[in-house]
Amino acid sequence: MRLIPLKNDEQVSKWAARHIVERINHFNPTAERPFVLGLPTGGTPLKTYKELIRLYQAGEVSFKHVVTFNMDEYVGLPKEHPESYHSFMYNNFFNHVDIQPQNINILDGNTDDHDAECRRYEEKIQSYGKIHLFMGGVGVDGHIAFNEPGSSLSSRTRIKTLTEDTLIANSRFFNHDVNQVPKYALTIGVGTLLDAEEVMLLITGHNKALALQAGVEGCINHLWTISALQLHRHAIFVADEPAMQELKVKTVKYFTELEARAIHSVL
Ligand SMILES: N[C@@H]1[C@@H](O)[C@H](O)[C@@H](COP(=O)(O)O)O[C@@H]1O
Repeated sequence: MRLIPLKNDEQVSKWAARHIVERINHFNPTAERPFVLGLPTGGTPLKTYKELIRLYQAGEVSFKHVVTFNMDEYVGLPKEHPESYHSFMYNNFFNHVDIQPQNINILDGNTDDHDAECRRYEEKIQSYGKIHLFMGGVGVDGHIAFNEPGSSLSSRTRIKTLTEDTLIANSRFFNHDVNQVPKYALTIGVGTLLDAEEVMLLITGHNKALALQAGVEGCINHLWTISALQLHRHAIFVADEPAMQELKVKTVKYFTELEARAIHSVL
């Protein structure tokens, strides 16, 4: 695991966006051989999307041959709803870059057959071989995508019941009314995430400090699904100072020094 210790969320977004751009450009994607990118929603990646748009406008990257898979989507919320993850992705990213509509994949939370939709999604990912880089955030309780505490660490894409904590956390997007938050979501599984060639999580703010601690210093445990990343060969946690406040000084020093001297293999 790499832990990139940074000062604030501004630096985290710049680092993350630069990393994505470097990966895409190094891959040199074509129509026949696209770069496959996994993407999250949430407040955390917003600045990263802004920075990616800026880099695109500056001519430093193209998304023409990038295929995307989003992590999750609410069940029963119309696509057009301003808080659907469809709306989020188009408003905050897709509408501002040169990605081709047919290369965008987001789970359909409005189907009658959730199982079939989740199977279709897994098969579509497999049809590309693998996801090259999956960017993610983390919930306050350590969940990745919508893999709530207690999720199987080998889970695949499926429907999940959202916990009370998540409903409360996400009510900020629904007029602070917990009753308006959808109770279920379709989400990629922890296993789906672990299959990606590389996983990069953005972790910012005081309220994520316990989740980061569980992910870096804790034992692998289904109650903190972030900890499953310890099993991944190429996991990167990009964190700011407030999020690192629960880590031991020794841990932060260790990763800081390591990062200053590290040589990284090209994937
Ligand atoms: N399904 C999403 C997660 O993918 C996201 O990581 C988390 C944290 O969101 P935020 O970045 O807004 O704190 O929220 C939701 O639960």
